[in-house]
Amino acid sequence: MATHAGGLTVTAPEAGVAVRIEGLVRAFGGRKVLDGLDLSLRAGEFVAMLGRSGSGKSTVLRALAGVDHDAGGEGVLSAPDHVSVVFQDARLLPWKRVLANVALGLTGGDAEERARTALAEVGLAGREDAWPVELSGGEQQRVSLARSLVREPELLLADEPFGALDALTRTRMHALLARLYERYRPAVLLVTHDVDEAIALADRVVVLDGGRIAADLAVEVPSPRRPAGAEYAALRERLLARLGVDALTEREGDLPESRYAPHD
Ligand SMILES: Nc1ncnc2c1ncn2[C@@H]1O[C@H](COP(=O)(O)OP(=O)(O)OP(=O)(O)O)[C@@H](O)[C@H]1O
Repeated sequence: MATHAGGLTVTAPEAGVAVRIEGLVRAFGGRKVLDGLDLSLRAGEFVAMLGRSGSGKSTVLRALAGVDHDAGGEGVLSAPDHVSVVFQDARLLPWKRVLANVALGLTGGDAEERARTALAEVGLAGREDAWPVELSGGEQQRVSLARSLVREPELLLADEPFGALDALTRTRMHALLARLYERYRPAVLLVTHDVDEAIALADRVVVLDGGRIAADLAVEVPSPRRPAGAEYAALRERLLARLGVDALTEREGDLPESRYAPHD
């Protein structure tokens, strides 16, 4: 039976599918930002989405989160209570302690215990009674991850979750997210500006351009995915080229003519 998630018409996914959206459209004041975008994620698949600033990445996430009532399109999508979202800022409730933030909305007699376990998994055992303001930015983002994953979502939507963190903390958070992903196995759609973050974490990287998915590349770089080796460099260069960035100088130039090719 078709229902609505924001402006999307969706049905529950069949086994093995987390998302399959077809013809996603969104315009602001008559200007098309998403123009018939198709995107699928298998259950448990980790997909990173790259795209220039303003290409519509957050708009895709808002549509999939079911909070954009003016988006159009149809497909299959997990029910909203099986979808978690993490943002660049942790968005914790400042008037609730850390444990209460993670346990918020959890039901069942074991809710507090599950929240404690999730906090321990993100390395914050012992900080349950702290107030959010007492935590660093990276620690707050770890609480945010714990809060999202303790619900065991089928789909995790992450909008540049590490964008505001320093490089060292970001690298640590990559390792943490990879560990949590192994443990909880949601499908993940990670929006990022960082090509190395995308390659480090994802099974597949898609590039958003011209309102559609302009490239869709499997990450076949052997683990651990250190930024070295010929396969890594080749994939990185292809993605940067798709983004219109010169691989040597990493400066933005004109987009290649192939930008409108539907698939790589
Ligand atoms: N509520 C809104 N009203 C008007 N325009 C909007 C609104 N939300 C997004 N836009 C426009 O849609 C386009 C895509 O925005 P979006 O935030 O999805 O891009 P993005 O790829 O996530 O960008 P960034 O990488 O800079 O975060 C932008 O041109 C933006 O100005």
